[in-house]
Amino acid sequence: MRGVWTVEQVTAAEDRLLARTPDGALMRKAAFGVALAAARTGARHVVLLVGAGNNGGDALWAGAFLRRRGVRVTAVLLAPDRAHPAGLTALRRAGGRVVGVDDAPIEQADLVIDGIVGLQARGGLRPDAAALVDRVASPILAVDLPSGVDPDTGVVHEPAVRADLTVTFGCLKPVHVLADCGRVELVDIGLGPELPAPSLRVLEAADVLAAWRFPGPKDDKYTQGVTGVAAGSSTYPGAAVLATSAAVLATSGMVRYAGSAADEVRGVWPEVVATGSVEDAGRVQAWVVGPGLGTGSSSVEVLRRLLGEGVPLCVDADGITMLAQHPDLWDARDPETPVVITPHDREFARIAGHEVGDDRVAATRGLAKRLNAVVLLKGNTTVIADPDGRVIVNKASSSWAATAGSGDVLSGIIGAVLAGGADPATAAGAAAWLHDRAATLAADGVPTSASRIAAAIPDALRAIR
Ligand SMILES: NC(=O)C1=CN([C@@H]2O[C@H](COP(=O)(O)OP(=O)(O)OC[C@H]3O[C@@H](n4cnc5c(N)ncnc54)[C@H](OP(=O)(O)O)[C@@H]3O)[C@@H](O)[C@H]2O)[C@@H](O)CC1
Ligand SMILES: Nc1ncnc2c1ncn2[C@@H]1O[C@H](COP(=O)(O)OP(=O)(O)O)[C@@H](O)[C@H]1O
Ligand SMILES: [K+]
Repeated sequence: MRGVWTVEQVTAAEDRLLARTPDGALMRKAAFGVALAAARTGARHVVLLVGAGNNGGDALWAGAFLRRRGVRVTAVLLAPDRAHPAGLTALRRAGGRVVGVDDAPIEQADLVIDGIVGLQARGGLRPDAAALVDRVASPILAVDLPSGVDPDTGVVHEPAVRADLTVTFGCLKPVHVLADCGRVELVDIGLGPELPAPSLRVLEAADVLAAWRFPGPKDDKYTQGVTGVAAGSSTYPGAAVLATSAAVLATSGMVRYAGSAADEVRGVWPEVVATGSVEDAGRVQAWVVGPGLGTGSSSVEVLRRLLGEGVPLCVDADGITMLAQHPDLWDARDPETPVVITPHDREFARIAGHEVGDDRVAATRGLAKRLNAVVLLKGNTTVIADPDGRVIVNKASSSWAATAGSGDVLSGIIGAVLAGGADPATAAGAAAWLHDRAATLAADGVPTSASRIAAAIPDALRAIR
């Protein structure tokens, strides 16, 4: 698990650290990390874009360190009268060139270092900086974060820097897990002891494995948690097959299916115990309800019944629409029963009553609190919030999951991990993580499909075991 801290948290922690550190030491440490990363690219001529604040100071000091390694360095000052004085002196002493915007040798650079703005960034690049960035053809190394991207929300305010590499300091900030920053390198500046509990968490392979249930010597088909799937309809039998496939491949115990696509499901998965209705389904340890189910009165009754069963639920797709249309459905649920809902943006707007907006983390957190449920907001970056305000963020390793039916696969995986007994937010996070890896594996660089993403679940798991 990796932590992520907001600008407010980082700034407060930095203030405490600065108070017990010699003047300028932190910036030099940070800048040295930038210089090392820049040197590793092999660039022989580095152009620094230097803004008004400490982010520009980092760039100037990095330039001074690079000069000592014999690299040609030109600093372009965007705000000449506000450039970091000590950084500027250090660069000049080391033999770096300093120019104004009109003389920027952007086209001659092997590497451009973006020190335009860092944690205090507000809005997109200003016109003079934007004009320079527009001319860049070399790789860009962003200091702390790509300028023009909001540090806390990851919103890209165009025009913004597109970084190949971002070197950040002390800890990850939300921008690094919510937006494209290229490769992210973290330089230790000793901030750790000053940091409070993280605002967001990012799961790693070990966390995903820990959430999964694998059979032991004492297990049988029931003890690992039985997953129930209530999905599909005569119009959408495929959703039933996809969600069930994912549950089957993510679980080694048992999967039950209940609904009108029982024949289709049995045809693909003879091992699934399939029935026509939830009344006949038998006991399960978690339900997946909603994909392709329809929103008619019989579907509403299915959802009402399952919400009242007292086992964890993953409510997806039509299930979310029904919860939006019939808020009284929540009354069927004991508040202690874990519920995970998995909206995409349009479903989110339906159930929340407002658009997601720019701050996806705040929006997800707000809805989770209001509904007393875990909310998993889909997208290239998946945001998972629990009612207590804890948030897990999963940035996709590729965009191949953006294919019809892949959400049905995700809900099947969530159901399987929930049935195994994982805490609901961790189950949702681990499932999102694995779903992304399965999509990347299934695609292997060319278009894939939801069935293939499901089929890649075992390989995605095997790769981390
Ligand atoms: N503190 C520490 O311990 C350490 C800090 N470190 C470093 O300091 C960085 C934070 O530095 P910081 O606080 O000086 O602010 P920073 O982001 O450089 O902004 C400066 C000014 O830019 C302006 N501006 C705003 N938006 C803009 C835009 N879109 N486009 C252009 N300009 C814009 C705005 O001024 P304005 O022009 O609006 O008056 C703002 O006040 C941090 O990211 C890290 O790199 C490291 O050395 C490690 C130790
Ligand atoms: N651009 C993207 N990059 C990575 N993953 C994506 C992207 N767009 C969507 N996804 C993922 O694909 C899945 C799509 O789910 P959903 O929208 O419910 O599709 P469907 O309803 O067709 O099953 C979600 O897991 C979502 O996070
Ligand atoms: K920057």
